[in-house]
Amino acid sequence: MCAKKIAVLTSGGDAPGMNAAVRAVVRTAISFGMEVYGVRHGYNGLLTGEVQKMELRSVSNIIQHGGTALFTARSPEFNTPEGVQKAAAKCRELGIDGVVVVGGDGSFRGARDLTGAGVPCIGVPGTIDNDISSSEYTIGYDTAMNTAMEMIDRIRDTTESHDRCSVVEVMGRRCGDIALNTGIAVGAIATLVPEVKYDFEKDIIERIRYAQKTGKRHFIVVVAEGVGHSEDICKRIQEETGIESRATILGHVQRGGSPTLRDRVVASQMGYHAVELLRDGKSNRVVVMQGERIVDFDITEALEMPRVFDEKLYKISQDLSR
Ligand SMILES: Nc1ncnc2c1ncn2[C@@H]1O[C@H](COP(=O)(O)OP(=O)(O)OP(=O)(O)O)[C@@H](O)[C@H]1O
Ligand SMILES: O=P(O)(O)OC[C@H]1O[C@](O)(CO)[C@@H](O)[C@@H]1O
Ligand SMILES: [Mg+2]
Repeated sequence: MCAKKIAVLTSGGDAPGMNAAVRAVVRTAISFGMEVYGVRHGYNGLLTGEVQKMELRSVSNIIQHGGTALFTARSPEFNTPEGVQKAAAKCRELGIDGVVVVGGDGSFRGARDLTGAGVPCIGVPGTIDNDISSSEYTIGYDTAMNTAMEMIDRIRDTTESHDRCSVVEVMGRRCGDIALNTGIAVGAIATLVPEVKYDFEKDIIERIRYAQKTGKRHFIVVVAEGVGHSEDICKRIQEETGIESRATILGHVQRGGSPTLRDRVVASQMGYHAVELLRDGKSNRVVVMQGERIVDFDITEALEMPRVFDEKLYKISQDLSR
């Protein structure tokens, strides 16, 4: 059945570009003659009925803003069979026959369960981590990496002035993509990612010592959140090399800020595609990027796809940071 009255929500950690996705969903739905509703606070809003009708002007002036105008949440209540049934009942009560969920892998599991409870859902990947295995790109990733790069460039100014070593932790719980790319972009001497086991002596100390011999006097080590222990790594570097060292955890600064052009455009394409799917009577699909094209997969199959770590890019980062 083709959806006539749809809803859109953002869920999980916010990501720059989510607003562009919401705007695209709202305006595409209106141009297809559908009614469209905005759900606040992620799945929580479906449980409580925090839902409002969206018009063309409801999404004016948001495309350039970070965060999500619909607010977001992690909802423990929805993450239960009873919660999913309650949300499905609320959708039926409101006459909502399709939901676009902008979020990460957890949010897609929720979308799969809600589809199973009778409400057709489409997932759109919105997370800075780029940890959705079925998609080469997730909304917010480009902005987050650029923010991390700019912050580390600043850290480098002071690191260089003092001939120090800076250990910088960037976000990414199970995925080292932000670390790997920013590590290359800032010329880190070492980059630690959760996908590759590291040896402290070989992968950090020996690299620093070799570079010291060739005249390098300041060092940046990038550590992914999923590897952690940045304070300990920093202390050990100082103890073993005698180089004064400082640790910085960039944290949530990486989740904020105005989205880059790439995030705004990809979010607009993905939001548009999601509504096309609902218009065509499709459900339980996730919108993804493959080879720079926007396509879609079955959510259940997409969630089972293995993540592919870019070994070649990792090798490049190793060979260039000397
Ligand atoms: N297995 C599941 N079944 C039903 N709902 C789920 C499931 N996993 C997660 N959810 C719902 O999705 C919400 C968001 O999930 P989660 O906190 O994992 O974030 P995410 O969407 O993966 O985003 P990110 O990791 O980028 O912050 C959860 O709070 C929960 O309500
Ligand atoms: O907002 P919270 O709950 O602190 O979550 C932080 C996590 O969310 C992410 O930013 C992904 O959205 C991860 O990189 C990070 O580990
Ligand atoms: Mg997640």
